[in-house]
Amino acid sequence: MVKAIMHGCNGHMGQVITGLIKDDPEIEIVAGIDPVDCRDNGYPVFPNLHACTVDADVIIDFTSAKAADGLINYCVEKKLPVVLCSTGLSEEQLASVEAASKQVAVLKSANMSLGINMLMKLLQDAAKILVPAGFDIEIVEKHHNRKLDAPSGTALALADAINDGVLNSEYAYKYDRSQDHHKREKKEIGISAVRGGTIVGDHDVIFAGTDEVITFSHTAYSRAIFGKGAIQAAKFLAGKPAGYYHMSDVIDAQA
Ligand SMILES: NC(=O)C1=CN([C@@H]2O[C@H](COP(=O)(O)OP(=O)(O)OC[C@H]3O[C@@H](n4cnc5c(N)ncnc54)[C@H](OP(=O)(O)O)[C@@H]3O)[C@@H](O)[C@H]2O)C=CC1
Ligand SMILES: O=C(O)C1=N[C@H](C(=O)O)C[C@H](O)C1
Repeated sequence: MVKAIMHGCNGHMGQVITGLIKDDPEIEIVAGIDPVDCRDNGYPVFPNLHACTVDADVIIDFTSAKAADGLINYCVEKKLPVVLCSTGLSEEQLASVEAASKQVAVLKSANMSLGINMLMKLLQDAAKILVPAGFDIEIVEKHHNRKLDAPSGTALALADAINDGVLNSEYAYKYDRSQDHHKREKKEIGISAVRGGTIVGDHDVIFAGTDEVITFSHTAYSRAIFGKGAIQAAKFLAGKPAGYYHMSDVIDAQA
């Protein structure tokens, strides 16, 4: 039985994972971490990681970028594998995650769903043919009005999958055209964010060519898709040696 600490246990994702793990015989949450202990989760809740007195095999994190520094330091100190799902991390924080992975197992993914991770591969195949044929790439993401970061981690990861995977990282990301007085640059990927209501997470990747457009769309209808992926990742990561792991490693291990 894998023992997990749920970092951000009383948030939207923390509660989804708490519900999913209740019915899973292979993994249990032995402790939750959240500033406010306001729910009856069936496990002890501590206000921060250093207050936690329970041993575990892995941490699942869904908090925010603000919590990332403390989390990374704790995981390195305790040699505790971490599934890092929070988004909006700075370049400096991303470098710390990379450095931490030399000492402890880290799996960071902006999107734990099977669909988005599959889409990354499809986009690379599409870009190989469509970009040389002159197609422009634009990404539009939509999320709920509570979201702190923009653009979404997923939109950036989709852009990276294309740019770093196929375009030799030569394309710049364009987040705002409101001050432009010139036409679109060829070597750019536009990334636009929409925020409203309770939208769980929509991502459209648009390949726009002359007289034709191909749009790849992913719609999350429930947070369970992220929760299931995070639980699979936690089971995969528990007991693993130091290293930087990806959702594709989890998916490949199950194929
Ligand atoms: N990788 C993926 O597949 C997905 C990633 N996400 C990302 O996960 C993160 C959380 O999303 P969501 O659950 O919707 O957000 P919520 O705001 O609903 O939940 C976050 C929870 O973390 C708590 N928290 C904040 N700081 C700390 C801390 N230092 N230690 C412990 N707990 C803390 C918050 O408490 P309080 O409210 O009191 O501040 C809150 O209960 C976001 O960054 C989001 O983008 C979301 C879905 C999927
Ligand atoms: O904040 C969210 O809700 C989500 N965040 C992730 C992101 O920033 O990409 C993943 C998912 O789209 C939901």
